Amino acid sequence: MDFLYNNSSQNINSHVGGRSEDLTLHFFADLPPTPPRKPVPHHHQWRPRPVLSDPPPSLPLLLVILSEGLYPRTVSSAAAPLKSESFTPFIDTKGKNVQWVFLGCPGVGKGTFASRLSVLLGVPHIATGDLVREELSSSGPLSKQLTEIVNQGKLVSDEIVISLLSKRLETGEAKGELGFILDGFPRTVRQAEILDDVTDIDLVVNLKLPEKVLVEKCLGRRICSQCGKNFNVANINFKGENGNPDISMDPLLPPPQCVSKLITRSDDTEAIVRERLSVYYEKSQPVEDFYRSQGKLMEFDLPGGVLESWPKLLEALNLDENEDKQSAAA
Ligand SMILES: Nc1ncnc2c1ncn2[C@@H]1O[C@H](COP(=O)(O)OP(=O)(O)O)[C@@H](O)[C@H]1O
Repeated sequence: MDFLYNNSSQNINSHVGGRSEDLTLHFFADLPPTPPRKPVPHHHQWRPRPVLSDPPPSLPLLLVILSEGLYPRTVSSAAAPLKSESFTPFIDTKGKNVQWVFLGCPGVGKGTFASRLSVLLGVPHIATGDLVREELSSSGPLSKQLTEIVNQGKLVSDEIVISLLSKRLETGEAKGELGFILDGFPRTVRQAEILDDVTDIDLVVNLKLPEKVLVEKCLGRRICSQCGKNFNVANINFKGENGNPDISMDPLLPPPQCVSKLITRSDDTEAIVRERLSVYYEKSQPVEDFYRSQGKLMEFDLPGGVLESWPKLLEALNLDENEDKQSAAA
């Protein structure tokens, strides 16, 4: 752990209630006449996936096979024309195990929001950064190599990251997990293409904050080494430039029991954060275009800290936290 984290001091990442589905059966005679169907938005139209084999390998296995180039790729959607920037998602989360991706620069809060939504929607939150950190803090053969890469702010190879993700999906499959919210994956167009070949992503949320705020947030990030929750000691007051709104974020301070156990990530130094940002612009921003061209990208400019942003994000996603808590409790 020592090479991965530095000890330090101080934040809050609370969880929300679970979710359950309300399934009601109707007899045909009880049903009102069918209203005319609304056109289904492009990104929700069902399209058959190419038949790859019979029976098809499981998702985790397919990921690995494709990343090793053994399986012929069939579709490349990266070349499709770009759609317009403005996009209102049509999301029907009832009765559906969502397959969502969270994109965004280092420090934007992908982990915080993806983790809250995963609890709300009852699907696992899978962060490839966490998988990489677990692997490098283990005594496995990749540990030293991964430590060097992460501490330089570079990306781990597609093969390694896909193999870690595939193992995580396999463990989840064995436990009966359905759906997911991916955080930190895909981070290259190649990863996005491979993911696209093995499954249908329903929605991609692109979280955004100005760069100055991102750096301050990374430098203020603290993690409780015991409970694993993320906190932040930064007190951010950012004057909006070029007509953009000001952004204020209060520190997210830890509860007393976490204060003495706070650590910082070893890659959250200013030099490494700046390198991670430049790697994001070069390698990961094209992934935004990849999903924009498929009409799956929802841009979300964070208006402030978690407390202010969370209800707005739910609104943008057409989700109601209270409704879900109530139906989960019923
Ligand atoms: N999909 C991925 N592809 C390649 N490297 C990854 C991927 N996900 C995580 N990593 C590695 O793990 C590190 C930490 O990831 P993460 O916790 O997601 O950090 P960030 O705060 O930069 O978004 C990255 O800098 C990179 O080295």
